[in-house]
Amino acid sequence: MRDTVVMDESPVVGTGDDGDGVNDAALDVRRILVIHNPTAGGRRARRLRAVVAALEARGVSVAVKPTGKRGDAETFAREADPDGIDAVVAAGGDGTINEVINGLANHAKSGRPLPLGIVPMGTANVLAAELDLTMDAERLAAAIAGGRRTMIWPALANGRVFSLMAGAGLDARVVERVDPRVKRLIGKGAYVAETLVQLATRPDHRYCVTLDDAEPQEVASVIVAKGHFYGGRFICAPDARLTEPLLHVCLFPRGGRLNALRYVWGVTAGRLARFPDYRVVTAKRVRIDGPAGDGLFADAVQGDGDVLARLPVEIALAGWRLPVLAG
Ligand SMILES: Nc1ncnc2c1ncn2[C@@H]1O[C@H](COP(=O)(O)OP(=O)(O)OP(=O)(O)O)[C@@H](O)[C@H]1O
Repeated sequence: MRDTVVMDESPVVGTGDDGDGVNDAALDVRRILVIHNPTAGGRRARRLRAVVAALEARGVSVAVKPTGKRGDAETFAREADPDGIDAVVAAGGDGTINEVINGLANHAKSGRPLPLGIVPMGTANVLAAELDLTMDAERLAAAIAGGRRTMIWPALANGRVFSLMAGAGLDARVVERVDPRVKRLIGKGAYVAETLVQLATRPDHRYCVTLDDAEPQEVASVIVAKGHFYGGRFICAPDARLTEPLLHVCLFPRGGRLNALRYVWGVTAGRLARFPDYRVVTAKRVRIDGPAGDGLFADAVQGDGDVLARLPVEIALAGWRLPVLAG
């Protein structure tokens, strides 16, 4: 049974300046910094070139800064000067976008938020799906140059920002173990292959989840969702929205290989909501404890599709909103 979600705060999408430096007027976007991960998603450089050309045709001045290694995207975004540019565009997959969002956190907290634009170039592009962005270069450029902001509520896992989801258990282990070279070769198929490997080989771990001030409960896997899509366009938390300040906690209680296989099938076949043991509950704070340092990577916490933290993890809303240029 899935718990009903009752929202006490309606989505905040440009509803006037309420103290975080954002009002509902469209932004004048004239100068942008594009942070590009050249290794993302099988090197879709053509899409980026087309978006840059479309932006320049609209009179936008574009500087492209390629990353050279993991971590660069966050540094470039953190160092971006709000006096010199109007927005930072992440050109890459969800991992690169996550880094850019982490880099933009200080700007958002300081009351001078730099808006995020997105050129989806990854394997799954979950954030783009949440925001209903297309892969069409003209429309992506129009969304960025148009200056209309959608305000999203990121969350924190042990202090690291995520915007889509964070999880411990099977999915975190798959994220940790998936081979980037295989991902480059076969895209999403790499996750399927790694899931099968993990199902066949991983020991049955248990995780202890504490929601707000409730009693701790044991589960086999847990996903804390900010958005409703998962791993592409699968759905785990149907009512979760980036624009709402609430965590939707997906609980997979039963252990054992057969149950893990059943949950994987439930997610991919869209049947999860019918499982009597599967639950989604809302919370403001989540703590996950579990097997630590067992040498089997069971303590990984994935956030936005990359390993973001280690157990134990404290997850909560970040407390600030990020403007996203999503058209
Ligand atoms: N130049 C780089 N070289 C190596 N790794 C990088 C570089 N730039 C960024 N990264 C890291 O690569 C990881 C994966 O990148 P990204 O998410 O952009 O693409 P992807 O893996 O193809 O897409 P998806 O996240 O949708 O699966 C990110 O965690 C990011 O930190």
